[in-house]
Amino acid sequence: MTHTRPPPIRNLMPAPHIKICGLTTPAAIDAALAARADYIGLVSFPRSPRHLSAADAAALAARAKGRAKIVGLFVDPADSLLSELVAAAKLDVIQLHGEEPPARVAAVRAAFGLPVWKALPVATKQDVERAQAFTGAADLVLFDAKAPKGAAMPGGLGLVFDWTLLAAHKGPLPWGLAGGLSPANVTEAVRATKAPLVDVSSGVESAPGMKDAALIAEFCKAAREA
Ligand SMILES: O=C(O)c1ccccc1N[C@@H]1O[C@H](COP(=O)(O)O)[C@@H](O)[C@H]1O
Repeated sequence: MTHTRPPPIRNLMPAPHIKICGLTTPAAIDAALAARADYIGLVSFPRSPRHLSAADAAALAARAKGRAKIVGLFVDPADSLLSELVAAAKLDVIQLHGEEPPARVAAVRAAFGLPVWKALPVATKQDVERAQAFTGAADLVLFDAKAPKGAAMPGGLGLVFDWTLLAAHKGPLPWGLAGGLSPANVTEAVRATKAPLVDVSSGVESAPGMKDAALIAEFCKAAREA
């Protein structure tokens, strides 16, 4: 009698959701869609090389609408800027990447009726534990490397933090991993942290603000196969 072996159990974890952030051209949008990114990020922060006007954000968002969720990235924005971008780009998600405290995050969520992701800068275990404070305020926390003092931007710098800080993370909020991810390290990052969502910007660029279609495809493939 012959026995058929069951297929080997390879990976019981679902593949992480993928956000490609800081897209600035139609070609970059097409590359992210072709790679089946779940979220595309549009940056509204004038100091960033990925900054978009409301009109440019609207045009790029229209290209992706219905095929990926549109995340607007802001740093300590005024309500007027949020209103302008939410309306122009028909955002699905608001990402706050500045120093917004829980009360401000909750207020943005209530005012705009959209899911709000709060980025948290991480260098220590205490930074990870700060996520608790956003329970009931944010829909998701995004752990990103802490920018050095005096940096021009709080993110988008290609900096990695110590992923072992997240190894035992069991916060009440959904969460994601950002900070210096790339096609070369995303497999290890997902295995080390079991991140349900990965977010990349500079790691899929050929120069600041210039997305590379091949790197986007490689990143998405590596994240899914992790
Ligand atoms: O991408 C930017 O220009 C940016 C500007 C201001 C705040 C955050 C920004 N990007 C976000 O930072 C993280 C990590 O980026 P990277 O992959 O290390 O380049 C990610 O969430 C970006 O969306």
